[in-house]
Amino acid sequence: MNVYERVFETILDRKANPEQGSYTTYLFEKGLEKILKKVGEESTEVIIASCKHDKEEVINEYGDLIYHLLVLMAELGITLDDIHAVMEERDKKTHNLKAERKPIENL
Ligand SMILES: N=c1c2ncn([C@@H]3O[C@H](COP(=O)(O)OP(=O)(O)OP(=O)(O)O)[C@@H](O)[C@H]3O)c2ncn1[C@@H]1O[C@H](COP(=O)(O)O)[C@@H](O)[C@H]1O
Repeated sequence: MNVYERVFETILDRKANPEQGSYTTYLFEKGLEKILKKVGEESTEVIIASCKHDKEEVINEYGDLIYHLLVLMAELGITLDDIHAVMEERDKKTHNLKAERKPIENL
């Protein structure tokens, strides 16, 4: 198992078996709205760190974002295999830029 799989397993376990002192348990107890707020917050933090060109901060915020996305997946009953399947499917097709895309200055 890679680290994403291990963390996701822990998240699923927290969902099935709430534990005192667990941040994941706290998120599941708060519910979907709280999880969505955290995903939005962590996405924004990735954007802000990127604007600052602070690579170390971006990497750290990415870690927070990925974790919260995994919690959201667990909340919604989505598995890593579901995401894997969609990425595998998309990987079959490259050169995805649409021919009819408008130039930016015309937007
Ligand atoms: N990867 C993470 C992870 N990344 C970030 N965080 C938590 O996410 C929070 C993000 O910080 P913020 O300042 O945005 O949020 P906060 O002020 O702590 O909390 P809020 O009041 O905003 O909800 C911190 O509390 C971090 O501890 C994580 N908490 C848990 N994990 C993984 O989940 C596993 C289980 O952890 P527990 O559920 O705590 O046992 C761990 O082994 C890790 O693998």
